[in-house]
Amino acid sequence: MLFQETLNKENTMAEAQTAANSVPRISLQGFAGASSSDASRQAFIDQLWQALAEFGFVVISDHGISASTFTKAYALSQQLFGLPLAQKQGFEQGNGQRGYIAFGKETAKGSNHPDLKEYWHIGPELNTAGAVYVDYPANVWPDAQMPAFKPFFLALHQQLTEVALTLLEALALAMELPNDYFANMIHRGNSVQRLIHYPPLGQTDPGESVRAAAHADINLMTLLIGATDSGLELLDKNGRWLAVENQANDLVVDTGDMMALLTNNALPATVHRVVNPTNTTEPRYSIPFFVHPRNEVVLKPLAQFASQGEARQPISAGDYLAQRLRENGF
Ligand SMILES: O=C(O)CCC(=O)C(=O)O
Ligand SMILES: [Fe+2]
Repeated sequence: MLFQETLNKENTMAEAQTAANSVPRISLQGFAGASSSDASRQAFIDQLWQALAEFGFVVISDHGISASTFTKAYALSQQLFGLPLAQKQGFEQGNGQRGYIAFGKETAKGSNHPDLKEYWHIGPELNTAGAVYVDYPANVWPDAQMPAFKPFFLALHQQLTEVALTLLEALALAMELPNDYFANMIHRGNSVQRLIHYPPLGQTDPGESVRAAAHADINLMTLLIGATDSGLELLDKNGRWLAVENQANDLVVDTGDMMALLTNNALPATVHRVVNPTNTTEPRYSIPFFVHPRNEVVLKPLAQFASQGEARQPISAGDYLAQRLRENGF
């Protein structure tokens, strides 16, 4: 289906979905499964497009990453944040891009109150022999304390990239672009896994701070490994906060600001947040994977979306990331 037709159809679909008031959950098997057909692939493309256009979010099931992989990711994340603070501080890089980022450091763009989280970023490990070499900040690894950490998360980086490539292929087809349009953008890209620990709220008054203040993601697309607890909410098109629900082992996917720029907001970067729970003794862990293009890729609105509203100025992915990191306090 042409994306314009999809847009028209989507208006009616969107009303139905808004009334149902939940983010659609769709199986990746329809697109990439062994028994997927042309019809099931097209149905997946349409549902993916409609969910992202309406909510900026979609829940993906049957993506092929095993439940035991997710369990292990959270076990390692818990072990990492359980290290003594002095050891974690030894992994601080100060650039907001790699290694440990301490509690109280990140303040969402437009907020004056730091998020109630500590986190850790893992970027790609690229060998210098590739045709396209990009020099990203180096990863740091807790090898001495946790020898299993590096091999596990490098493998997960690859698995998440594979799922992202499949979803981006479906989106390219929805936009009538070549299948590999976004794949070319993210080849040797700066995609980042973020392990997040939101500690128990405890007895201290958080003031105006929340676990994650309202923000839109910077990147093309985010794949979030279903968190250990609820709290994630998106701001819908009616200006209402809507809880994002997922089942165990789903991926919660959202489009970021770079995709909004490319599509002139046809796929929006939806504002979302993580609210504080009433329970003050439970931590929350989550693991988003932020899919980024290579730094030198110039992001400019695609021709087919030119007529929709005011187009943004072209900017390279690297410059855009640097600008947004500065706005977040780095
Ligand atoms: O923890 C979550 O569920 C969401 C985190 C998030 O939105 C982010 O880190 O950008
Ligand atoms: Fe986010």
